Formats: sequence, C-alpha cells, structure tokens
Amino acid sequence: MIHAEDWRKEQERLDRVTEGLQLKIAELDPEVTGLRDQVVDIRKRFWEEVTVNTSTDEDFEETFYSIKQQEALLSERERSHQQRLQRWKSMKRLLPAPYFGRIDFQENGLSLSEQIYIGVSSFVDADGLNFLVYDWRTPIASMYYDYSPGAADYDTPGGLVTGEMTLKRQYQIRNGQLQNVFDTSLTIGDELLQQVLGKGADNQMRSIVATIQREQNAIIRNDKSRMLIVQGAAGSGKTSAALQRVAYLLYKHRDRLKADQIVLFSPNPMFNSYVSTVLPELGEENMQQTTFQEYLAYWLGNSMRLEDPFEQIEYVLTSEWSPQYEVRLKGMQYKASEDFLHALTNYAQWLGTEGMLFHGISFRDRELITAEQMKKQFYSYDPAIRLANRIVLLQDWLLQELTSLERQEQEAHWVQDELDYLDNDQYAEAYSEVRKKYQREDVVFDFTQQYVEQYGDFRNPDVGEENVFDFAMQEEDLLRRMIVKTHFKPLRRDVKRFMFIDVPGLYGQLFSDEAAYRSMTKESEVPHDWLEICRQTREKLSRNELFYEDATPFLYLKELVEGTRTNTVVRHLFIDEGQDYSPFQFMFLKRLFPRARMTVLGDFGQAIFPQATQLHEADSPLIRLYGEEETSLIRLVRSYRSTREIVEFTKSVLPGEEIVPFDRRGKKPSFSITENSVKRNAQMLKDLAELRSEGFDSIAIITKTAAQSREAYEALMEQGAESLRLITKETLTFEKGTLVLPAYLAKGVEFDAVLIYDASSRTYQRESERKLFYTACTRAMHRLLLYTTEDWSPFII
Ligand SMILES: Nc1ncnc2c1ncn2[C@@H]1O[C@H](COP(=O)(O)OP(=O)(O)OP(=O)(O)O)[C@@H](O)[C@H]1O
Repeated sequence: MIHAEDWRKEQERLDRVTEGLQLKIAELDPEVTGLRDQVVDIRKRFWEEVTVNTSTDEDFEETFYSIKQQEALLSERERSHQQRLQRWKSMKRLLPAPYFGRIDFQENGLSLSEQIYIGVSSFVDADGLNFLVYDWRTPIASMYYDYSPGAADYDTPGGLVTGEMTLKRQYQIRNGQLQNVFDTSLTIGDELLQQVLGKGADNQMRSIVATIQREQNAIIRNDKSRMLIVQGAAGSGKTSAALQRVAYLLYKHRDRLKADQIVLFSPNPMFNSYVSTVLPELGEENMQQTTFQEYLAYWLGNSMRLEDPFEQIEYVLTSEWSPQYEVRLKGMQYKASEDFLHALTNYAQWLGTEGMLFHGISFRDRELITAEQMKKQFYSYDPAIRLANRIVLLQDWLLQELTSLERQEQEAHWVQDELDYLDNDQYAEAYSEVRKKYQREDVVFDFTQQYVEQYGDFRNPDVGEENVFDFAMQEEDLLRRMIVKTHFKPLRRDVKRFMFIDVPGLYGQLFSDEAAYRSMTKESEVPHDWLEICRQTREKLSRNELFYEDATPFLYLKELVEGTRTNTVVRHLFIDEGQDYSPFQFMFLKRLFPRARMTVLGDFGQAIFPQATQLHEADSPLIRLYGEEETSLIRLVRSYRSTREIVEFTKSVLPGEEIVPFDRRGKKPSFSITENSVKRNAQMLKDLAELRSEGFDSIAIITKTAAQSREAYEALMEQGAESLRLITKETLTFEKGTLVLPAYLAKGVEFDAVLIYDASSRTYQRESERKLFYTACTRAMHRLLLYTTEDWSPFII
C-alpha cells in the first residue's frame, strides 16, 4: 500500500481523468447519434438526391458524377461516424476503471521524468496534447510488462529508447474509485496477480492486460517471426497470451489488418464460446474461429462420412481389446507423418505418367464418356504440363464433349416423350422458366434471341402462314435443346466440380501391396503391418467413410490432383492445442495459407491424440516448417491456473514436465477410496454440496470417455444429484454450473473444482493414458478431488 498523501493525489488525478472522460463522452453523445441519423438518412434518400437522366451522353455523365458524389458523401460520413463511435465506445469502456498501471520513466538525456498511466485504450486531454492514459499496446507501455524499477528501454519505429524507470504502480479501480494501489519492485503484479488468480472461474475467459507477465508480453508483441511456437505448461497462459496478441496485432497494424484476416483454430466448438468475449472486452472485434474438423468437413463436402477427432480418440481409449487396434494405431502414426506427405507428393508425380482413375459420365443408364476414354485423353497431353493443369485441360475437353453429345441427344425418344407430355400451360411455363434460367448464358442467348425475333414476326400481321409454321418448328427445336440442356446441367456441374476424378479410388489405390506402394511413392520405409493397414483403410473407404487420420491426407491428394485452394487473405493463423496436430496437418496448413504467419500454442505434456507433434525439441517438424531463421520459440513454465498444492500433485503425475507453480496456496488434492460405486457417488454428492457451499460454482466431473461421462451422469442423477449438465462433443456453449465431461473435451478450459470420477488403475493404466489423466487434473484452479473404488492409478504416487 502507498502513503495516504499519495493515495489522495492518485484519487484526485483519477477524479480529473474521470471528469474529462465524462465531459468528452457527453460532448460526443449527440454527435454520435446525430451522425448515425445522418448516415441512415443519406442511405434512405440516396436516390432522391440523385437525378437520374440518361437521355444524352452529357446527362448520363452528369448522373454518373452525381451518384459518385453522393456515394463519397455517404462513405465520408460513415467513416467519420465509425471513428467517433470508436472513440466514444473506448471512452465508455475506460470510464469505470480508466487505467490499471503507471510507470514513471526518465529518458536518458532528458531532465524530466514522465508519468505514464496505462489502460485498455488511450485518452488524451482536452487540447489533445497529453496522454492521460496510454493504450497498453503502445510501445512505451511495454516497459510496464518488461521491467521492474531500474534501467529500462522500449522499442520505437525510430529506434531503442533507454532510460530509468523510477516507479511502477498498479491500481484496482472500481466505478471511478481507487480500491487498491500497489507499488511493485521485483516482478510486476504479484499482489494484483494474487488477487486476480484467487477469484473463481468464469464461464468466459477474461482479458489479462493488467497483469501480463514478461514472457507472455514477448509472445504478444512478437512481430518478427513467420512462425511463433509457444510451448507452455498447463495453465501458463498460452491461450490468454494468444488472445491479447490478436488484440495487439489489430492495434499495431490497424490500417491494414482486419479481424477477419486472423483465424484461430480451436480444440472444440465449446472452446469458441469460452474465449469469445476477450477481444470485445478489449474493444476489438473477434477473429474468425473454427476447428480443424470443421475446415476438413467443409472442403470434403458431404460426399463421404468423415470420422471426427473425438470418435478417433474414443476408439483409441476404448478399443484396446480389438484385434485391429495396434495396427490402426500404427496407421494413425504413419498417416500423420511428414514421410507420408512426401509419399503422397511422389504419388501425385507418378500419377502424371500412369494410374489416374476417373468416373465415367453416365446419362439415363448409358455411359456417355467412359473412364477409359478420359484416361486416354488425359495421358495424351504433354507430360511436362503439371498434373493439376492437365486435369483442367481434361475438364475443358469433357465440357466440349458434353456440348456435342447434348446436340446429338436432342433427337432421342425421351426428349420427344417429354415434349409430348407438356400441356399448353406447362409448355408456356416450361418455356418461360427455361428462358429465365438460361437467359444469362451466352450459348442459349442466341436461341432466345432467335425466338424473340420470330415471336416479333409472328405477331406482325404482315407475316403469312408459312412463317408461323417455321416458328413452331423452331420453337420445338428450341424446347428440345432446352430440355436436353436442363438434363445435362447436373453433368456439367459435376465436371466443373471435378467429380469425374475418382479421388477415393486414387487414395485407395495407394494402399496396395508393399512393392506397389514403394514404386508409386518412392518410399523406402513402409510401416510394419502394412498390408493390414491397407486392408483397414480400403475397407473403410469401401463404405464411403474416412478415418480421421485419413482426412487430411485425402484432402491433400485431392488438392494435388485438382489444384490447391489457397487462402491468401488470411495473414495470421493461431493454432491452439498445437500438440494435437500432426506434422502432416501443419504442412498442409502452411500450403493452404501461404501468406499467413503462424502462432502455434501447445503443451506436449497434454498430447492426447496419437498424431501428436513435439513442439519445441530441436528436431521438431514445426521448427523445420519455416526453418530456424524464421522461427521463434518461447517457453512458459509458470502455471497461473492452479494452486501450488494442485501443481505439486500434477507435476508428480507427469515427471519431466517443466512447470512452476505461481505461489497461491490452497487445499491439497483429496483422494477418496470407497467400496463400490454407489458409495463413491454418495461421497461425490456430499463433496459437491460442500464445494457449492464454499462458493465454488464452476465444477467439473471429469471422466475418461464419453461413455463413462454418460454413465457417471446417469448414476449421479439417480442418486439424487441436482442440476448436472452432461457435455458432449456437440455442446456449443460453455456455462457455469456442474458439468460432466470427458477429459478431451475439457481441453483448454478450467474450473474452480475438478472431480476425477474414476482414478483407478483400470481406467488410467497405460502410459498413453498418462497425459490424458494429467490434462484432466490440470483443469482445476482451486480444488482437485479424486475417487476410486479399486486400486489407484499408477500415475498417482
Ligand atoms: N498474466 C496473467 N494474469 C492473470 N491471469 C493469468 C495470466 N496468465 C494466465 N492467467 C490465467 O491463468 C489461467 C490459465 O490460462 P490459459 O487458459 O491461457 O492457459 P493455457 O496455457 O492456455 O492452459 P492449458 O494449456 O492448460 O489449457 C486463466 O485463468 C488465465 O486467466
């Protein structure tokens, strides 16, 4: 705490700033509403203000300029409205707590020291000369996060500024009143951080701008590397840092970077809702959020049923008994590897010389163009032309072929039948329908034109009988063409969508015997049990389904053949829980987003999927992705989520994981062993009631699998539990309360208290389950309770 005199001065200053804010807000109020009304008004009356006259060239020109002028006026007003609205909103946001920190800094060579107050956005005094509050993202504010009092410096576009920090102070302000003031000397914010971390869990993640730690600041402000890898222990603030980084980038590059040019890949849909309020709280728009699964499903369309990562992990966790289990696991690992990606790249080259597979084009049970014809045509092109370009040539050829086949088809019986079935009304209707539909298409336009001309003649009384007959003939001809055209339309559409390529066939063809695989892919190493891997993969494909581990390779092959759909709009890609992506997926993302920088956040200690990628070891595929030169690696070891007691325990579960607890004390984890599950559930209900009475309102009962979650949920409800909520992979929103969920869905989120439903050796036994158990336990902030009815898991020592 500071002296009373200092406190008084601080409160006075706070009052002045609050007053200034209030004045400015009041001043802007009418302007903001006024401008909005003006914009709405201009929009409404846009065409009234413009005199449209196109009689002569001059009139036309005048109209054109009048519209342009009106447009310019509108966009100028809109821009000015937006700017004022932004300022108004940021001041409103500042009002209850204008700042959270202050540093006094004396620049070398200057005699005066400057007081720098830091808040969520900037605020200048009435004459616009002095910053009363600096935005936390300004270069000068970075010292607040990076230094304790003493020598300090910060980077500016003009170079490094050095000097002496003489004071560092933190504030807790509520509704314009000082609640707490701390002067810090060593690390920033330990006291404030203690207070913040001691609070209960929220159903939404919070911004951490007031207490960002130095190493987190390095993540937030890193703007040099193409690839930023953050390996951080559970609860070390990776996701938090990532979100503040988005806010920082949007601020620093506000002239050229928009929120929709940033994409965050999150671990599950529920996580999206969990983090969705952080950026708006900081006055920024949310970036785009998706899951990798959603992305795959979008590009694969619904032609095949795609297993999702949660089904895959359920298989891994529950199907150990299956004779195919070990082989599938080997398959998963191989299909996740860089080797497999190279194999596919080589395979595509091989396809350039032989082996392409197509679907013939059929129409009314007849094959119009056979797969063999396509293949012949395809290999007749110059082999020097890239595979995907040759496919485009083939596509053109097919479209031409369809045009001539369409012409021939007009004489077919079925066309006559369709014509005969049209009664007068239908005839007219069909005609006008078809005409409407195709009017825009050039090919048909000629016919329509002809028709219109004929129609004109027909209505002309000077035209004799002969012409009427002529017209009828032509009309029939026209309708025949149109009928066939309508029927051919789906064929053309499929060709345009490359449906003539048999991608499942091509992917399946890869999984043949070892010798063939080697020659198609130039791969020297083939995993053990290759034939069995092949059998499993082909069997799944034959049911029109894809294993999750096959989805990315399948899409990659599809793109090698059809051409890559790159996204050049996205500039920053954030991948949370990066350890759960395979090297293959990372390489795929790099290709897909060629202009994006990547920030990958993860913890190998929480790698629960079989395709996991080691993030930070020297030989990590991630470091190779853009090369060491373009990669920065930051490690976070301090855990902010859990109490020291919980961290001590979780450390023992995963020896070797670098994790240092933040010094916040709490109760030790509790271990309950009961004779049977009924007694265990009764104990859990008792504990739940106690936790709630202690004020914890965000509690999770974590199980290993989805089936176990359901079982726990039903058993507890039967024994009288109240207001439990069962979470499944379909759950979209994250709410407070008592949730029952499998560990893999609890990734990335946290709870006041965690109850591990079954910590027995039967449930967590295999080495591969250690990280899952660790992930479950590290979700707890204040309390961790473990239960078993048998022996404890060997991970509990
Ligand atoms: N500098 C900080 N100030 C205040 N709170 C912080 C800070 N850093 C992290 N936290 C808090 O610690 C908790 C964990 O943070 P976060 O979820 O970002 O960690 P994580 O590394 O992504 O965790 P995990 O990998 O286990 O999901 C959150 O409650 C977050 O608000």
